[in-house]
Amino acid sequence: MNPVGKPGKQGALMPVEQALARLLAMAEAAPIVERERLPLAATEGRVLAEALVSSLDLPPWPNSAMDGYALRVEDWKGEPLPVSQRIFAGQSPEPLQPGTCARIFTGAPVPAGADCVEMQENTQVQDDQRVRFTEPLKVGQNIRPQGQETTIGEQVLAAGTRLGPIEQGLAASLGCAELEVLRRVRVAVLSTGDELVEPGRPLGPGQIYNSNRVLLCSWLKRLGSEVLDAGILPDDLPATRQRLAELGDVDLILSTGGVSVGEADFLGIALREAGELALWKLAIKPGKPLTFGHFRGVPVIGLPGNPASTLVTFALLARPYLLRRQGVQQVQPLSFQVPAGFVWPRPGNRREYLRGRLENGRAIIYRNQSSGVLRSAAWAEGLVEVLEGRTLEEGDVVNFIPLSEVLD
Ligand SMILES: Nc1nc2c(c(=O)[nH]1)N[C@H]1C(S)=C(S)[C@@H](COP(=O)(O)OP(=O)(O)OC[C@H]3O[C@@H](n4cnc5c(N)ncnc54)[C@H](O)[C@@H]3O)O[C@H]1N2
Ligand code: MOO
Ligand SMILES: [Mg+2]
Repeated sequence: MNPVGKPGKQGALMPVEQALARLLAMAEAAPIVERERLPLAATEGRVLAEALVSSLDLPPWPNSAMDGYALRVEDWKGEPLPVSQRIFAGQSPEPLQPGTCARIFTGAPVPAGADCVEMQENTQVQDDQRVRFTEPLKVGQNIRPQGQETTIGEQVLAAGTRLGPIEQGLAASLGCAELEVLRRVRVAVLSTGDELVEPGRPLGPGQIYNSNRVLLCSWLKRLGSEVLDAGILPDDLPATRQRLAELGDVDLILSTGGVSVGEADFLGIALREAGELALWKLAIKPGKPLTFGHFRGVPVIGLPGNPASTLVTFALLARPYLLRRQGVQQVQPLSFQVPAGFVWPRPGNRREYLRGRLENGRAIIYRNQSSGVLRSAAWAEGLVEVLEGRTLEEGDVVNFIPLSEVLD
């Protein structure tokens, strides 16, 4: 190692699975435990702090799945039945009088004594309002039994479930006006690079606009994190140490850039110096120099600065880490296999995540896969995974990870 603490010649690359496993273990060792109670409507994107247990049977009583007539099957002997009551949703019916049927509408409670609902399309109503059933009847038909969805005391959502519209709807169906959720993960976002300028300002010579900052801040918000935008950090070791030290009151410092081996890459050095550098050099492309460590006890993930590297490593490594800090189990994006619509003649020593999309059921890839080209990801619908050492002919099967799986 040279005097400024650069790693020497590249050693073995760490496989993606191993890096992920280590990140997840570190996340589990520092779980977010503080909770807050929120009105149901404010829980979107949050994580359940405790299991949601049903305090009622759902449905609370047997109800009709159809507009039609409720009866006891036994009572239908071919003679038309008189209608003894009309039951709408929201009403509480009388027990069914034997030898009669009840007019009933979808969602209305089935009266005691009835064991079947027939849809009105399979009936004939006579002039005297008595009802004839034209099709065979079955006990239980068109009745949604009490507790069919859940019964009192049953767990319907586990602690660590991420709450979205569906879970919120389910909680509402159980009558929950508030939910106990974990506090948000507080993440400081730091962009490193002397060349960076915020959009809206003129570009000087050698400068580029900072795209990673807004990309990560927006993405983190979608994931339910609380974002502390720590702005741009110059490429300077003392400034890096100082800024990292200032950002103490967060759960994670998430930075971009400054993690490779260049003479202006100080993030890794600052962590190494602090003796808390945990990961270095992954078998992933783009994203090889992803760095994980701690600075004075605060976890730091240093994403490589190239925008497509930032995107891929955030999606596949930082996102799962953040979710697992809150006990979320399902942190891996769902993916599916598709035939490749392209050839990949040269095997790589890193697992590649190509920006691609589906065309006629095949994965095709953006023409320029440089890690500096973010446009590739805007064009893409997903990441096409090409394993280490693999070449591809057209039609060979590849794994496709939809971007929609990782964006929130
Ligand atoms: N000799 C070697 N050089 C490099 C290696 C290597 O193994 N040996 N790895 C390359 C790989 S792979 C990557 S990825 C990059 C990672 O570099 P850093 O994470 O240190 O990032 P920087 O050098 O600071 O920046 C890289 C690139 O990205 C641009 N950038 C940075 N931040 C932003 C931002 N917020 N918005 C837009 N663009 C940004 C920056 O200008 C650079 O062009 O290292 C390779 N080098
Ligand atoms: O691993 Mo780097 O992200 O290819 O440019
Ligand atoms: Mg660099």
